[in-house]
Amino acid sequence: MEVQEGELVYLSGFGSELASEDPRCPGSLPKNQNNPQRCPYGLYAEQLSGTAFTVHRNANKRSWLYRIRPAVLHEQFVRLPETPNGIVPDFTEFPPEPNQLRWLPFDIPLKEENQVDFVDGLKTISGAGNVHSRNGLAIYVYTCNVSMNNKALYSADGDFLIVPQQGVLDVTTEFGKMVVKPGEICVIQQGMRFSIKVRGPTRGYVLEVFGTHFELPYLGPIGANGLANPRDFLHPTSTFEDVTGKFDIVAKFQGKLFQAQQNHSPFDVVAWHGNYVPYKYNLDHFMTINSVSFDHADPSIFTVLTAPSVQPGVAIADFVIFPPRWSVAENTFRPPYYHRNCMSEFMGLIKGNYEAKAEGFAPGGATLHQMMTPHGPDVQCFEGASHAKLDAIRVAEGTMAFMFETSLSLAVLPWALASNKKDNNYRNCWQGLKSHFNQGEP
Ligand SMILES: O=C(O)Cc1cc(O)ccc1O
Ligand SMILES: [Fe+2]
Repeated sequence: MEVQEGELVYLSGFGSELASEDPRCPGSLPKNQNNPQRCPYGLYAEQLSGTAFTVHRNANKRSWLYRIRPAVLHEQFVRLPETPNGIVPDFTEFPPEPNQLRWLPFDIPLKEENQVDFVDGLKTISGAGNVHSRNGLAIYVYTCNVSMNNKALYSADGDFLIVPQQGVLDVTTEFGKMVVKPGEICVIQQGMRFSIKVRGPTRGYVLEVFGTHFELPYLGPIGANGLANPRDFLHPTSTFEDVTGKFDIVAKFQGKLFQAQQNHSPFDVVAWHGNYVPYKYNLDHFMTINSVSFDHADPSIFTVLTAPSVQPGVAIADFVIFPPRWSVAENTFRPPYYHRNCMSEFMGLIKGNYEAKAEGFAPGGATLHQMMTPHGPDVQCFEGASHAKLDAIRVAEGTMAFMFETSLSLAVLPWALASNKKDNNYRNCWQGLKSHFNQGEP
């Protein structure tokens, strides 16, 4: 179904077969076949595949693009100079860091001093696996202050899940345009060209997954509805530009950036159809499920999207949110329990504060709790929640924390460990936890 938001029209659904024609060219999508001898309006047909041709029909992803010029019409790719904290192909060589880590909000450069667009503002903070073997993930923070000008990015390595924290993103893709505000996320899959315009100082997070795609989690006994509902995912609709002039295509390929020039806009797709299409999702539409009797449920109940590994139930990465909700559990320590997990947990904060650590974890900052590294509520949270009156209360009101949770063991980049944004006092938030043991009082 079509959904209008401001100037833009989106198509709703998840994993659906969709089709879109720019209204200026009715009939531009070939009827009943993909490769007519000559496409309507003299367009070129181009397939973009997101899975091996031969995967199971349920998993098969591809789209057909009908465009003014095929994507192949570009100059040679030339390697771009490496930025110190930029893009990493392989995470196996970094020194391991098992400590609990927290970062203060990353600074957005001042436009007057340093003009930085989305591509130049991407900094890898953590990751695992490697792009060559198509198994792993990278976690970035981005800070930028200017739009990508006649420049498009694509990743040959993986799918980008972008989480804006500050600043609206005007995203142009080959499939059309999306406006993505803080509180919304978007996914731009492997190979898709996109360009981001910003409206001011801009910051956020990116999760890139290699060799897998994001899916809605199984709902099991929850049933057919709930958590992120398919109808709330919005896909762009065709809007082509027939523009000539210098345009840079930046490719993230094998963990390095390359640039190829061309003499026209890559956003020249007049019509498309398929099920391999970028999308956005408003986190406010998440239907939250939780305990209405007792005990703290595992955070998997808050999974928005999961990028599965080949092992059933085990994710390369889950995208999990902690939305505003009612807290009603009786006789329960309601905040997160203390825990050591066989997964790694990277957390970010879009707005407000996070229940388990009301102090010190600020919007635009981050925490990382490595595989089996103990963590949980800080002293204040533990003492407060151990004695709180257990009324039905709203929690996380006006806040939105999220977690990238992965079954892989994360490397942390040296710049992030050396950064003056690293909170070297983080561990102190637990040091005041006292023994309350009283053997005489069961
Ligand atoms: O560490 C965290 O704050 C994330 C988290 C939240 C929760 O409710 C249970 C487990 C968990 O790892
Ligand atoms: Fe945790």
